[in-house]
Amino acid sequence: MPECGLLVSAPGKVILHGEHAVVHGKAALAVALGLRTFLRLRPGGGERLRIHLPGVGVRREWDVAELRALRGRLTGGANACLVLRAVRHCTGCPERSPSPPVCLCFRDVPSVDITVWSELPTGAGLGSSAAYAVCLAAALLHACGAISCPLKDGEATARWTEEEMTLINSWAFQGERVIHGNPSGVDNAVGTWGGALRYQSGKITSLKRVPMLRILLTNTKVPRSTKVLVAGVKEKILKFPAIMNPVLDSIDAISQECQSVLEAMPTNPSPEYYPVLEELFDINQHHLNVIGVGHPSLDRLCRVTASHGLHSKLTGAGGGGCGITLLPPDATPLAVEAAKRDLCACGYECWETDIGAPGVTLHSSSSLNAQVLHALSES
Ligand SMILES: Nc1ncnc2c1ncn2[C@@H]1O[C@H](COP(=O)(O)OP(=O)(O)O)[C@@H](O)[C@H]1O
Ligand SMILES: C[C@@](O)(CCOP(=O)(O)O)CC(=O)O
Ligand SMILES: [Mg+2]
Repeated sequence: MPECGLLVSAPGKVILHGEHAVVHGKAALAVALGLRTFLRLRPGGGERLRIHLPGVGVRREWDVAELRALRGRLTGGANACLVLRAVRHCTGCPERSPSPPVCLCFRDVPSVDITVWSELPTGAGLGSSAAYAVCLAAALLHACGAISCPLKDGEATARWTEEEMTLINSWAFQGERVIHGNPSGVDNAVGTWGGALRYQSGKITSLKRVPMLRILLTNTKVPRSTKVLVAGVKEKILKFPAIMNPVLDSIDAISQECQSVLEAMPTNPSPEYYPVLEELFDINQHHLNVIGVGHPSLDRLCRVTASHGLHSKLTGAGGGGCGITLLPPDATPLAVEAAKRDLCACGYECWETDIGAPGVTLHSSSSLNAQVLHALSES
């Protein structure tokens, strides 16, 4: 491990179509965001495992010998997620608090200090839970010697092999299970592989070609929990299967149609491709309201952007959190600025960001900017 420690990052994500439906075996289209979570892992002192989350003001630590003993008692026959839940319980990690020491399920319990800091808003639909789980899985797998250190002297960044990323992704999924209850796995897949992908029942396919899409992200700042929203949708499906299942099928068809349009678009698409994409946004937003994951703040977001000729939908679990607005090439800068101004006047925060960012990455300290290094060096 380099002297500065191990530095890992993973991106957040935007789901273009398929949120919630993907939990029930339908397809989702998701892209990695240019906003990331960063983790620093350093050898610990005094046989303690410490975790520090400066962004959320949380600091916890465990005695490594106690964790090793706990591991011995727990691992016999239990599946990884049960072990994680038991560890959360035994170590006094309340529900929805940051992750328990996932490394208990690996080969050994390392004595390490971990700091995590994120550019992503938490609980806003941008996959902060998955980016956190991916970083933690990569760092702890590395600390336990289960994956290599691909960063060579003098290199700024490096990625792991396909096989190692598959392992990281599978542990990140277990982390998501602890936070979400019943995740589909799409968020941790994007956090691990990055880029733009289609995800269905664990099958990950990179999109053949992704045009330069301009997307405006708006955070309504209305807090919500993915776990609660996912459980609510399941309840609705159980209550009204004949009504809800066709809606999920329709969302699936929207993802399919959107994928076909995206793959047919040139890299710098002309405006004529956009009306279909916009209509798909509108239809899906109605469907998401039907399955119970809308929110008045999101309705308002859609109305405000529509008044400037722009089309929006919620992204992620909904119930508040973020919406996305498609910015076609012929949208005038004046219209976009006016939409942003009106969204800010609602108390929302909006910004444009890059999509298709790289997945889980190992960094040299010189490749990180001063703000990230400063946040990670707070102790
Ligand atoms: N940087 C972080 N540090 C610690 N915990 C985090 C971090 N980011 C996310 N989490 C966990 O993820 C939860 C939010 O996840 P979720 O409700 O799925 O929303 P989203 O994934 O859209 O941000 C938080 O309550 C927290 O438990
Ligand atoms: C609603 C869902 O499709 C996406 C949730 O994303 P987020 O946690 O709101 O960023 C759930 C899932 O796929 O596991
Ligand atoms: Mg999440």
